[in-house]
Amino acid sequence: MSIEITGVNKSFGDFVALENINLSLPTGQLTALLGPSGGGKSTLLRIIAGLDHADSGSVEIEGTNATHLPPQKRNVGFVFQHYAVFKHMSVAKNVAFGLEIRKRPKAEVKQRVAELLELVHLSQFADRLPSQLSGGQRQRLALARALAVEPSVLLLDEPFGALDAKVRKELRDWLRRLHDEVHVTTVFVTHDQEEALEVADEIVVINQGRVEQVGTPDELYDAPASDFVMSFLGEATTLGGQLIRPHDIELTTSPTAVGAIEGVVSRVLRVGFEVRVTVLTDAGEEVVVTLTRTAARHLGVDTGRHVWLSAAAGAVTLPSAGLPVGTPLTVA
Ligand SMILES: Nc1ncnc2c1ncn2[C@@H]1O[C@H](COP(=O)(O)OP(=O)(O)OP(=O)(O)O)[C@@H](O)[C@H]1O
Repeated sequence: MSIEITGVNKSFGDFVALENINLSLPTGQLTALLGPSGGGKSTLLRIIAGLDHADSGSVEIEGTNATHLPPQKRNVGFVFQHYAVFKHMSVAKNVAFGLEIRKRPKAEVKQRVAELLELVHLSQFADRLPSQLSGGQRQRLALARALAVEPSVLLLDEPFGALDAKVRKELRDWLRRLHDEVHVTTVFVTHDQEEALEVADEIVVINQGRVEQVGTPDELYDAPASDFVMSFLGEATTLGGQLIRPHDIELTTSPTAVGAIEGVVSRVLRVGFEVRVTVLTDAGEEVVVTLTRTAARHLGVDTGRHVWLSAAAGAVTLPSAGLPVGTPLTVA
């Protein structure tokens, strides 16, 4: 295991930010810490980096007990959302900096900088100043700088958070490819479920200072351990008091399935190739169903139409906490 976190607790005054965190992150893996704002993701990352200390518990990095080690002795590289690169130094100088202060031979520094700039696709910008780069290029520079000293662990806190959606998406794909090339154990914080699902080998879902679930993107999506995980990763709606994914609901215009729940279509919204249909059931539940445009057209789904809803075969359902439990759900 590259990172072993055991029994970590952290409070700020009375506020419990992390509660009994236990995690094992294997070497070479790309792990996402995912969860809503304020859940404790950054605090955990800072504790791994040594920028903050746990009240109790331990952090082991590559077999060494790092709990009381300062950041510079942990062999970790980090990149934050607003990463301060040296503004007065060229791109190449920024990447070289960490190697130069470690007094590596000149020829080695030169070669390593060239390799890293190639890796992050910034070779042609080596002599520019950071202010002459785009936001996405600056984040790639920050990553090259963090990688320069060959850290055993790379920690990224919302590294693409400040960038626009298109650049974010590009950098996300790029990070995945970079990781496939370099294989450095990487932990990144995000509150964006799509980002986590697309990029990570494994996702740690953190909410209110606790780990809700750890698993591969598929495991979390197909077998969520709680209603929180189910709602946070992908869309969820309730049908008969059960949480279910909107595309896992079968909608028919006559009562075909035994126990199907009857309702009336209250809204139809086209979003790209999908149609989102809101149905108000006789029990007073608002259920969202997603259909393809073809299916919606074929069924003739329109506001005011009487429809019947049931869970599709193989649908993932979970009891929905805090919501009135209606008619038991029947799998068609
Ligand atoms: N230095 C601090 N002093 C007091 N409270 C803090 C401190 N740092 C963090 N907190 C609190 O701890 C909780 C967890 O914060 P943290 O930054 O770890 O959350 P997060 O999951 O990373 O959220 P975000 O996505 O918004 O960054 C928050 O409620 C925050 O207000």
